[in-house]
Amino acid sequence: MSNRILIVYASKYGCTEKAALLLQARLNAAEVVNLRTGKLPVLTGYDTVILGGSIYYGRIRKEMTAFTAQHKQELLTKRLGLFICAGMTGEKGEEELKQAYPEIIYNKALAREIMGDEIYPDRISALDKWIIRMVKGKEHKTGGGLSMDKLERFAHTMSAGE
Ligand SMILES: Cc1cc2nc3c(=O)[nH]c(=O)nc-3n(C[C@H](O)[C@H](O)[C@H](O)COP(=O)(O)O)c2cc1C
Repeated sequence: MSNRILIVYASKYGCTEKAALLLQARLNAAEVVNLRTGKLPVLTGYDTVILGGSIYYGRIRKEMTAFTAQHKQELLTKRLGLFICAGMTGEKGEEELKQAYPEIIYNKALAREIMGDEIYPDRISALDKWIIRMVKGKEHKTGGGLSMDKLERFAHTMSAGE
């Protein structure tokens, strides 16, 4: 059975991009598109679409919000996988994941995951550094790293049927 896979992501500093590329390496022939810089291919050619974005101030990056709003109907015809990169864990993280995508898309997804987060001190703006210090807490760990276990599990679910 063919399972052509497209990974679409929105990243500010590169953590989501890294997760998208790690998934690509685990999924046969997956193509990857950065919503900020890449050209979106026609979705018709794909059986599976994986969406990933990072969370800032509780919300997924706006490029992903615009993408899911624009392509909602077509996305509903695909095998869907959703992930976020976020500092928040536990129930608050789950809530962020749920809010990140339209409800109908969230409900249809075969896999949904909070992949963890990475902070790159050399790339991050001074303002963002300051904000991170302010929000850091028990549930918002920031910079804990991507979870390879979660990434592997997610890739396994999405590759079924290849
Ligand atoms: C200014 C700022 C605000 C953030 N706000 C949140 C937040 O509200 N919730 C959360 O879970 N993570 C938050 N984070 C953590 C990011 O989601 C995390 O660092 C992520 O890995 C960034 O991915 P990216 O490099 O792909 O953009 C914030 C990070 C920064 C720098």
